[in-house]
Formats: sequence, structure tokens, C-alpha cells
Amino acid sequence: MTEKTTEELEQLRDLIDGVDQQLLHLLRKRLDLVAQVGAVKHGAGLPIYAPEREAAMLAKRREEAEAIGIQPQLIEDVLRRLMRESYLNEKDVGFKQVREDLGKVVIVGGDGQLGRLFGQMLALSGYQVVSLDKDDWQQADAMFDGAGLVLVTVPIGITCELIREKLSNLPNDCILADLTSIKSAPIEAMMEVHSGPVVGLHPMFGPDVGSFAKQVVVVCHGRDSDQYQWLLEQIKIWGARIVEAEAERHDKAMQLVQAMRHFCTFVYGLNLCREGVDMENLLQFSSPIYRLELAMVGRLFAQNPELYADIIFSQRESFNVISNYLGNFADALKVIEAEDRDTFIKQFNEVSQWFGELAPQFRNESRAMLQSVNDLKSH
Ligand SMILES: C=C(O[C@@H]1C=C(C(=O)O)C=C[C@H]1O)C(=O)O
Repeated sequence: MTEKTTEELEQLRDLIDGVDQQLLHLLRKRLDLVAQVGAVKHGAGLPIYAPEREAAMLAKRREEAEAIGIQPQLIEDVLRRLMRESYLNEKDVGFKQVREDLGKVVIVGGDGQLGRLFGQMLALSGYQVVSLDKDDWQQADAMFDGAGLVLVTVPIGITCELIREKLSNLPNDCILADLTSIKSAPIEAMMEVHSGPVVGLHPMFGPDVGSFAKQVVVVCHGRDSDQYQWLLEQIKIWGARIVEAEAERHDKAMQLVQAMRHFCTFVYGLNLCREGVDMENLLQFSSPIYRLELAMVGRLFAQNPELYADIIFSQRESFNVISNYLGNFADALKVIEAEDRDTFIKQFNEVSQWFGELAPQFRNESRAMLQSVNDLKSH
């Protein structure tokens, strides 16, 4: 590089640093304004997440970006990231309490990760929350006395037994709810032991979400839904979307969404391990999609094996679903072994047709994700 080039670059980079610093100050200003909006909404009992406002704002900013020669997607990406920050900061002010005269909330399994998360959200909404974990059963009667909600969030394998053995003496008007990732069996057990309101919930996210905004909570009704309507409203105030489902339909979907998904990820990791793959070497050659795939596989093995064993073993029917997959894998392998390109392409087209409009939609979604993965690289 000549001296002149170096000098020119330095001058321009100083200017860029100045602009980035201005951006920082603008971000500070925006975060402060959002905090003020948060306080107003909190006062009025409104959820922070306002999808209509977001859609209108994004459309307007995209238009304005285009008018001055900026890619609309650039401003959309930036604003979406900023809006995520807005939800995270909502925890600082707490949430509106929908039901003020509830009495205690007892979280059975309150020391687990999901139990702690729900305990925190309920406490931030003004409820009195007590945790009942493994070593607290001697005090259980005192804890249940005056409880308005008992929320069960213990490992799937012991959920039904625990409900039947330990929760048959709750106050009559108390709501009995659970957060288990299967729904039919726990709801049946809750209905059996409790004559008051019963509801099954399944948060479709892990305990590491920063905020409930845009997350989904599945609700399977048990009994006396008017009595627990406030709880669903409360969850909506936290920003989540409530999706109502029949317990059986939900459980069937979970065979694919959870058991099959996690099992395939497990086998993927098992295969890498048994093949003795040199990960460092592989990562050097990884394309963004492969990096993303490895991240999804690797993250499983950074978590609790008991949790995944619970999920995969929770429904016997899942084994059939997985076994069908194995059958399709074997069939597809035969096509490849026979070097039958025509059949491969024919099947590819069939599946592509079957996906329909969702295929191009997924292509667009994944493009943004892959670009983010690439952005995370530092060299
Ligand atoms: C700040 C608000 O709350 C949320 C955050 C937004 C933002 O960061 O711009 C926009 C809409 C809401 O989801 C608002 O409603 O204006």
C-alpha cells in the first residue's frame, strides 16, 4: 500500500468511526424512548409486543429506505434486531397482573429451568410464587393451603405418577396446570385427582429464551376454562401467542416435532462421533448451511441428556414414526446405490410439489438465517 492510500483510508475510517459513534448515541436514544413506551404500556396493562405497530413501522421505513437508495431489507434487519432488544428490556418494569386476588402460585418442580422461568415471569407480574421441589414434600400441605394455581413442571417420566400420588388434596377452586411436553396423559391424571379447574400448557420453547415475545404456548383445555382464562391472558401479556389444541392432536404432532427431530439430531451426532470425524478440519470446510446444521446438532449435546431421553421416550408411537423414517432412508439409499438418478429426480420433484408454496417461503427464511450465520464469523 502506498503512503497516500494509507492516509486516505485512515481519514475515511475516522469518518466511519464517527458515524458509528453517532449510531451508538442514536441507539441509546431509541432504547430510552422504548423504555418510556414500556412504562406507559405497563401502566395501561398492555403487552410490550405490538405486531401491528411493528408491521406499519417496517413498511414505512422500507419505503423511506428505498427512496434514498438503501436496500429495504437492511433497515428491516436492523429494526427487527432493535425490536428484539425492546422485548428483552421489558423485564425491567415487570408486567401487568391480570388476576389480583389469586392467592399463592405453587410451582411443583420450581427449581428446574422451566419452573424457574415461569416463576420469574409470574413474580414479575405481581404474584406470590413458591417453589416446591424434591426436598420440600414435608411442607407440601402448608404450601398448597391457599394456593390459587399449582403448576406442575417435573420430568415427563414422573409427571403422571407425581400428580396421582401427591396432588389429590388441593383446594377445590385451585387451578391445576402442567407444562409437560406431552398433554393427553398428564391432563387425564390431573382430571382424575382434582375436581376444580384443569389446564394443560406446553411452552414451545426452551428455558433460554430471553423473552416470551412471539413465542408459542399450546393450551389443551381440561375443565372450567372460564376459571383459568386470566392465566392465558397473562401469558399473552408476556408476549406469547396462545395456540389451542386437542391433547391428542398435539401429542401426535410432537412425535414429529420433538421425538423424531431430536432423535435424528442424536443419531447425527452419534454418527459424527463413531466415524471419528476431525471436527476442526470439517469446520474449516464448512459452508454456512453446514455450520448452521452443526450448531443445531452440537447444541443438543450441550444440554441435559435426561431431558432428551424423556422427550424421545415419552410416547411409544414415536418409535413407529422413527421406524418409518428409517424405512424411507433405506429406500432412498437403494435408489442411490442403483445410481438411479431419474428416480431420485422424480422423487425430488414429488416432494417439492408436495411442499408447494412453503418451499420458496422456507428458502427465503433460511437465506436470512444463513446470512446471519456468516455474519457471526470473525475470520
Ligand atoms: C416500542 C414499542 O413496543 C414494541 C417495540 C417496538 C420497537 O422497538 O420499535 C415496536 C413495537 C412493539 O412491539 C411500541 O409499541 O412502540
